[in-house]
Amino acid sequence: LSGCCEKAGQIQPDPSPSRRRDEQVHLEVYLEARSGSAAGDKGRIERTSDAEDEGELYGDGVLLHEDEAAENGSQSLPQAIIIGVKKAGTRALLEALRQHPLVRALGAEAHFFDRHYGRGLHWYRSLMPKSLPGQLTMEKTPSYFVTREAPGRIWAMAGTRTKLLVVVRDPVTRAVSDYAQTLAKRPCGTPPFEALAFRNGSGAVQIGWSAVRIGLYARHLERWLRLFPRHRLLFVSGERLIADPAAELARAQTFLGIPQLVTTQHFYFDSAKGFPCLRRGAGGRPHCLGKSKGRPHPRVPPEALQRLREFYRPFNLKFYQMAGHDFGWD
Ligand SMILES: Nc1ncnc2c1ncn2[C@@H]1O[C@H](COP(=O)(O)OS(=O)(=O)O)[C@@H](OP(=O)(O)O)[C@H]1O
Repeated sequence: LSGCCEKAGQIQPDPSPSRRRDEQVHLEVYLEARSGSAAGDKGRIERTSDAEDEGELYGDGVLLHEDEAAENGSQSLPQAIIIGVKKAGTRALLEALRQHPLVRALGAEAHFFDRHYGRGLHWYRSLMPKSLPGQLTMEKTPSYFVTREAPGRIWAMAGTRTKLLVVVRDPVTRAVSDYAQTLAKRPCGTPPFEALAFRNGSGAVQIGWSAVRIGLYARHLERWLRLFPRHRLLFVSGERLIADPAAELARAQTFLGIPQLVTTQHFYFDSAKGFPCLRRGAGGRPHCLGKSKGRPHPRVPPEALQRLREFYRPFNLKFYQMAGHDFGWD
């Protein structure tokens, strides 16, 4: 996994400014084409961690219901948001849901309630794809779940009316997945997982490291439950989303109040990818998520994983209570 072509200890430079500009333009063109909005005039949103997948997903044709909405629809604020968590399967859930004719979703992560709140709701709405009456508008930005201000800001948008979906995954595996992403971005100079996860000397868990902190689900959830009743949140199991995607999609469609139209027929297991992939409607081309989804994980010493597992246990138990479901990570 190292793939490190420079001297150890060096961090690889960011992509060149011109490449970054190309990527930005790519996203704006995409946004404009998808939503009929001139994102370029109204403000910019960055490419996000999984934007490379979007290019692949959207390159191969538009669903029929999207054509009609793009022509005759109008833009709405989202009525449902996938608020987290990072590396738990948020992209897989969104892509499966957008197969539904009553779902219209922004492909890119808007990051409105964390980074771009100052741009206002008008800007946020301008990012959304057009929808027809009866269709749901959705977006996913996994960092909302851990952003202090996000619950209050989403509440300020529509009170408790917004439906919130949270994909969760064993926090230990999630931390390793997060670390794998860091390594993929910076193969040179990234310290070993154990060095980031535990304090030198005392061996205490470094709660300050975001890969660890994000997995303290109970702590983050407390903030949401101060404003939203629990029935406004749906917890989707990241593990089940891989093992039995149709079952998790059934729960999500019930929660969203839309008919069960995304079913087992939409999924097949792709042995080359090692994950479920989408079969897009009758005669549609099969599609798997891109290479940043389902990355090989680096080897982490089993003792380190065990220590982390013990650290998370009380937080997990509290989370099971709060969520009303035992996810079986312990
Ligand atoms: N169908 C399918 N195909 C590929 N990957 C799948 C799928 N379903 C769930 N997953 C898991 O999704 C993990 C990435 O999660 P996110 O999409 O939330 O990542 S991100 O925060 O948006 O970057 C990703 O994590 P890693 O395996 O660690 O890469 C996958 O395990």
